[in-house]
Amino acid sequence: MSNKKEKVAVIGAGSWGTALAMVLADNEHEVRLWGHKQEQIEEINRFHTNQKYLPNIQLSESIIGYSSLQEALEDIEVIILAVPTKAIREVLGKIREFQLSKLTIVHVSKGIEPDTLLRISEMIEEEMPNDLLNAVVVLSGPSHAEEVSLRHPTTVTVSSHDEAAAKRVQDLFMNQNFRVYTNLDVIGVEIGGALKNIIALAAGISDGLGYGDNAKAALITRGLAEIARLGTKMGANPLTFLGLSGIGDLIVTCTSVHSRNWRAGNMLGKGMKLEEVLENMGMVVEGVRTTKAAHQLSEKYAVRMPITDELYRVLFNEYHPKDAVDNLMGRLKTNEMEDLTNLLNIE
Ligand SMILES: NC(=O)C1=CN([C@@H]2O[C@H](COP(=O)(O)OP(=O)(O)OC[C@H]3O[C@@H](n4cnc5c(N)ncnc54)[C@H](OP(=O)(O)O)[C@@H]3O)[C@@H](O)[C@H]2O)C=CC1
Ligand SMILES: O=C(CO)COP(=O)(O)O
Repeated sequence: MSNKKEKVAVIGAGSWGTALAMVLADNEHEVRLWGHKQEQIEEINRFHTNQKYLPNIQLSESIIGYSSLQEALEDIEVIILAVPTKAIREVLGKIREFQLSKLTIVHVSKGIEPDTLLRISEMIEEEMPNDLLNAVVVLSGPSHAEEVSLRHPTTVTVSSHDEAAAKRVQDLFMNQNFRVYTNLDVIGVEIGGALKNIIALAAGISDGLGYGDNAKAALITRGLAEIARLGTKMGANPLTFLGLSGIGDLIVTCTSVHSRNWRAGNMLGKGMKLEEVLENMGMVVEGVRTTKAAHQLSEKYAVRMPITDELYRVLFNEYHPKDAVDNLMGRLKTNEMEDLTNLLNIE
C-alpha cells in the first residue's frame, strides 16, 4: 500500500462503486461516494450499509455519502466513474458543470456504446474538455463486487495512455487483498472487459438450457478467439487477451453465480423473455447493449464473430436459444488456429 493519502470521489453508488470505495477506505484515502438517490446516501451515512447493492456488508464509517455532486467534487483531482455505460455521458455532463480543476478519471465500466462504437475512454475524451481532463485510466479484470466487499483476494489491471496516471491509480487501490497490475494497452483492456459480457450471457444461456461444462469451456475458448480477432483488428495487443482483463475476466464472469450477465443468460436459457429478465435483475446487465455494439463492430471490421451473431439473434430477433446453439455447432469445418496464427503472425 502506498503511503500517499488522496481525496477521491467515487461516482456511482451501485455494487461496484461501493465495493471500490471500500478498497479505497481500507487504504485510508478520504473517500466520497456519490449517488443520485437521496435515500440511499442517507442509508450509507446513517447505517454504513448499501443493502440494495451489497446486502449484509458493513461499510467503513470513513466513507462519506454525497447526494450533491458539486459538494462531492470540491477539491477533487481523482474520480472513480462507476456508473453503467449508458449513464456515462449524462453523468459526465453534470461533472463538467461543477468541475473546476483538471481530473484524472478512472473508469471501471465494461461496455461499448452502440452506434458510435466508442470505447468508454473515448466517450470520456469526447465529453470532457482538455482543460478539465488530466488523464483517463481504465480499471478492469476478474472482480465481482460481492467478493471484493468481503476482502477476498482479487487481481485487476489498470491501463492508460499516461503511464504515470496508471501507476498513481495502481498505488491508490493496491493492498494485501486487492492486487493491481498495469498494462498500457488501453484498447485491449477495454475490449476484453466489455466483450466478455457477451460470452457470459451465452454461457448462462447454455447452462439454462441444461448443457454442461463441455459447452461452457467451448464458449469461453471460442469466445476468447472472437474477442481477440476483433480486438486485434481494432489495434489491441493480442497478448492482452491472455491477461486479467481477457481470459481472467471471461473465466470469472462465465462461471460465477455472482455474475449479472451469466444470471441474465441463465434466465433466458430457461425460457424467460429479455424484458422480464432485465426487470428481474435490478442491476445493470451490460452485455445486452454490448452485443448490439459488438455486432456492429464485427460488420465494420469484417471480423467473424459467430457467438456474438447468434446471441444478437436471440436477444433482438426472438431467436430460440436452442436454434442458436445448433447453428454454432453446425458451422462449416475450420482449423481451430487459423485466425489466431494470422493474428499473431506465426507460421
Ligand atoms: N458489479 C461488479 O461486480 C462489477 C461491475 N463492473 C462494471 O461497473 C459498472 C457499474 O456496474 P455495477 O456497479 O455493477 O452496477 P449496479 O447496477 O450495481 O449499479 C449502478 C449504479 O449506477 C447508478 N446509476 C445508473 N444510472 C445513473 C445515472 N444516470 N446517474 C447516476 N447514477 C446512475 C445506479 O443508480 P440506481 O440505484 O438509481 O439504479 C446504481 O447506483 C458496469 O459497467 C459494470 O459492468 C465492473 C466490475 C465488477
Ligand atoms: O465484470 C464483472 C466482474 O469482473 C461483473 O460483471 P458480471 O456481474 O456480469 O460478471
